[in-house]
Amino acid sequence: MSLQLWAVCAVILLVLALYRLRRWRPTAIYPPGPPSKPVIGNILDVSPKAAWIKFTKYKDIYGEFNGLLWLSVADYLAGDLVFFHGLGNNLLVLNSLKVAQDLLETRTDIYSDRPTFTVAGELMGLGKSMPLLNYNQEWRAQRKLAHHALGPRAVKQYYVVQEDLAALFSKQILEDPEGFFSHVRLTTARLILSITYGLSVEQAEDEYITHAEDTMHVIGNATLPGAFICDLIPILKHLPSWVPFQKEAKVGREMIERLAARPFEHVKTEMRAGTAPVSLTRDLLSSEIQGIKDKEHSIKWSVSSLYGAGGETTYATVLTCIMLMAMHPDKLKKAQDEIDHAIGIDRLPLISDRENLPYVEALIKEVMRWHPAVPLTRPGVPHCTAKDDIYEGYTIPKGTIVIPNLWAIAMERTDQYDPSTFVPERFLDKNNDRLVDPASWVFGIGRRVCPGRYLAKSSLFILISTILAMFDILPPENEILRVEFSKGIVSYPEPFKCRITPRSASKASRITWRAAQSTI
Ligand code: HEM
Repeated sequence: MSLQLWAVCAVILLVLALYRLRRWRPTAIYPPGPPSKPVIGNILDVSPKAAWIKFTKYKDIYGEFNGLLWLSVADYLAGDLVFFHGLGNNLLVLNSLKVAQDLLETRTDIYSDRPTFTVAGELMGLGKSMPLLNYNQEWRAQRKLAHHALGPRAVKQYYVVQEDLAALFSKQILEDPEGFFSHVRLTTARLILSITYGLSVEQAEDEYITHAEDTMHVIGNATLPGAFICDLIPILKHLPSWVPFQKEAKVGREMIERLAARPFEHVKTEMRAGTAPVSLTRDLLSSEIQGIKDKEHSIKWSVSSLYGAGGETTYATVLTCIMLMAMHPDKLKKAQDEIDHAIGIDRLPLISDRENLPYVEALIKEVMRWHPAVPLTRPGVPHCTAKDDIYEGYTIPKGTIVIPNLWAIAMERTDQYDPSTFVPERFLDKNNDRLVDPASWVFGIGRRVCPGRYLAKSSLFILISTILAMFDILPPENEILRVEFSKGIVSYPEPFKCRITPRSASKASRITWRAAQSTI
């Protein structure tokens, strides 16, 4: 950027900050937060990467003094709310399940909006898609469609596809165990493309997966806090097209439009020819759904948001499970014994086996709790207050960005076990009434709760139970298992090595046989 442009930006930034500062009410009591500096406040204490760990530390720091000691609620609220402000922006972190439920579940009209993303939302056009939409009519229309297609009953029609893909996945692991990272990535991408658009395995790979992954990368970067100065100073969106962020926005817009339009048009063409296989898009286009103004537009953008939101999260959870199994052979053995006993040793699991496998269910819950795939909901797509609010004496101004810290919730002590340890047994203790099923918060809390959670649960069950049933997983030989996680919006294990071997020769041939039966 030229020097003049920088100067213009600096002046606009200052004017904006002063203007917003006028709205700052010195008498209001805001939730506690780190010490602040003039104008920039303490906003620089928010780091976009792995912020959940820092936010959880603030829970301990502000748990000791929260500025409201004369209120009786102060003690139990201590550190559960942490407030940051600066340059006219406010950010509130919710560090406990209780506070997150109080605000997001019971004050839905205030806490279900999204902040405006000038570049990703407006300039790149992602604002048409469900995760970035405000809590408005179009969001309601897209949620209605998602609920129709992804509700607990509707997802049952995809069980066959999920079971077929789990069989193909185990065959890939059998043939190339060291490449398990890419097998999990490919399987979760295939799953979502096959379910949303009915794309076959080959079609998905050849024409869509690479483009979808590239686009998700662009979106991930564009929605990081502070990615573009234009997000802080929206008036800059009127700058000419040669300015670097405008060029980036143009590329992003084309990629996003193509991601949404191409597979959607493909399904329509197949429907006209009478050859469209079962898919969420086909289901929605052929259903009578009342009360939606522009149904095609809403279907196109609602379905396209599912790929981005659904693929990486499932990938992250399955990889975390593989890592944990290499670390905890006793838990793996317990799960295998349960599977052998409940379904026998001759076949791969089915989704209908789920109710007979309580230990496997507890193990999956513990994987989701031990390292939530989305530790913060989310630095990229947080909530935003639609009007001023007062909670337990604290003022929460309109326009505050609200981030539920799921990592802090995961680390809350609810039983006799240390929250940092991996103990599936904690979910089998029927006498513990403080125990909360992680499925009630890992998928988000309140109106914005993940619409893909029923599909996600059956995908996780079939992929994880298949791998537990058919393979042994051991740490690498003569090496320490690397336990590190990526620090972006979706957090997954950094590359690690482990040894995955079939449990027996007969299981290996079962896998090959079952994969050959797959019809997708
Ligand atoms: C392990 C798997 C998954 C996890 C942990 C997960 C978690 C989440 C979380 C934490 C949110 C944010 C909620 C909020 O803003 O408060 C979310 C939103 C969303 N998820 Fe998922 N998700 C998973 C799988 C899926 C799948 C499979 C799909 C699609 C089929 C999906 C589609 C979405 C969409 C569209 C949103 C945005 C909802 C909105 O803004 O109204 N997710 N998910």
